Amino acid sequence: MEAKIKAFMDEVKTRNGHEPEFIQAVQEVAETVIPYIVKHDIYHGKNILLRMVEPERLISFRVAWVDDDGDIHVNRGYRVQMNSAIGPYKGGLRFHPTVNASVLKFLAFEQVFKNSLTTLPMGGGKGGSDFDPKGKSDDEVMRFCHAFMLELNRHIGPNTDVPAGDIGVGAREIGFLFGMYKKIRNEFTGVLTGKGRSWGGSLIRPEATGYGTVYFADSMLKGKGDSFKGKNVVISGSGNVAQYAAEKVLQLGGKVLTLSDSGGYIYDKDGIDADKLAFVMDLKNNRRGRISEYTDKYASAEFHKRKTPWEVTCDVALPCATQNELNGDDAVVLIKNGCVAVAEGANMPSTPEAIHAFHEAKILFAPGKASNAGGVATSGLEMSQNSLRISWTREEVDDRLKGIMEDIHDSCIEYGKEADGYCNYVKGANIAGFVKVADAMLAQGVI
Ligand SMILES: NC(=O)C1=CN([C@@H]2O[C@H](COP(=O)(O)OP(=O)(O)OC[C@H]3O[C@@H](n4cnc5c(N)ncnc54)[C@H](OP(=O)(O)O)[C@@H]3O)[C@@H](O)[C@H]2O)C=CC1
Ligand SMILES: N=C(CCC(=O)O)C(=O)O
Repeated sequence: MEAKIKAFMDEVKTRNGHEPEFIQAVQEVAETVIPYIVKHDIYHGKNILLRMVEPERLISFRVAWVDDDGDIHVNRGYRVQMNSAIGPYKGGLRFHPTVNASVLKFLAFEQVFKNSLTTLPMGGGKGGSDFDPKGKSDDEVMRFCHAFMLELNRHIGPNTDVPAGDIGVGAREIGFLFGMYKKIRNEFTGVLTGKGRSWGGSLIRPEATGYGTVYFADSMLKGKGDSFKGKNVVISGSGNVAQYAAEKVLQLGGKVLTLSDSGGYIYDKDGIDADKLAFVMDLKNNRRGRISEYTDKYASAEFHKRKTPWEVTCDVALPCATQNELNGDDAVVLIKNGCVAVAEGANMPSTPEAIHAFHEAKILFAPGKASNAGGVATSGLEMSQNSLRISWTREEVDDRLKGIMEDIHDSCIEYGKEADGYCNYVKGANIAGFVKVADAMLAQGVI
């Protein structure tokens, strides 16, 4: 079996070897899905996984825009349309200086399996730009978003490709992007998700990724007769996913000890309670400040500059910032300090070495394609509401979200449970996500 996996990866590296993040995402899937393919005749001779690894389309375009001083800037925009076998391409837009084809191909590949797990009819895609919204005025962000959509609009539509938010793309950016799309196409449709409440957005979509990550972690803990009640929880990030993961942890009786950003992390030994979390939300979402400012307000808290929070003793860790933020050494420290569960809110935040350590220690580990699927699932629910031209209540959406996360957990158990009773959620998520897409691709022929 090792030889089959190596031969496959050698072929993938020949074509994509200069794209490390993409290779990392494919390697994890190959190690779990190829053994499944070998055992199932219907996939033999179809080259199905190699076809899945190759994007159906990768679009790159120039984005020129003018700043508040009248200076002209150029950025690169992308949309990776990875797989449409089970539905229109669906996935976020990331605005961050580290964005390149490798990062977006890894995100789009992850999205294919994640969207399949939600059981909703959504294919996989991802896009974005190396534009950095940090430190830009609202007007500059608006001009960039308008310039970006002037090009992207050719390639998207409510039944073709439906973008949403990700790092650097929040409510503000979605608003500017949607406004330009509507002006160009003279259509009011569900072409983007994460829209504002008054113009087609779904309740719970802002909370969905963070809530869903905690719902998934709660399902894992419940499987062990445990819960979040009284648990010490370490969270990274302080953006959309991290904020609402923290909110749901508090609602379930947990204690949030940390939040972070790219400058470092804050540690509050007394716990980040609802009032302190409200301060963080205002600091990040309205004042666009830095997490270090938390200690200006709460003097008993500590700020650890340019460090990540994994050194803090906890029961549960929720990485909600970015890829490869939690490495093998971090995993060893978490395990040594008694961590019993890790659920990824971010996309691919754990390195392969960290995942190996978690599996060796047989702790509960949820890969992002399973545990952070709440965001895209609720985007799918937004698409459903837009198609029906109705809006569901918070409770209706939250109940559907909770049910979807429980179903994803059950699928992971079905395909990931091992002889000793331990569940390898990585294996479970990859195989469960693969089957639906692969069967659709077989039915649709060699295209
Ligand atoms: N939004 C969504 O619907 C979903 C998002 N995700 C994933 O969740 C993660 C967070 O996304 P989201 O909360 O939406 O994004 P936001 O832009 O709202 O927040 C991102 C957070 O991560 C931090 N961060 C970003 N890059 C780095 C880095 N290189 N090193 C350290 N910290 C970093 C940011 O800090 P700073 O401000 O300093 O940059 C910020 O605190 C991403 O991996 C995203 O792909 C997954 C599913 C759905
Ligand atoms: N950024 C997202 C959300 C995508 C979406 O809501 O279409 C993700 O699932 O990584």
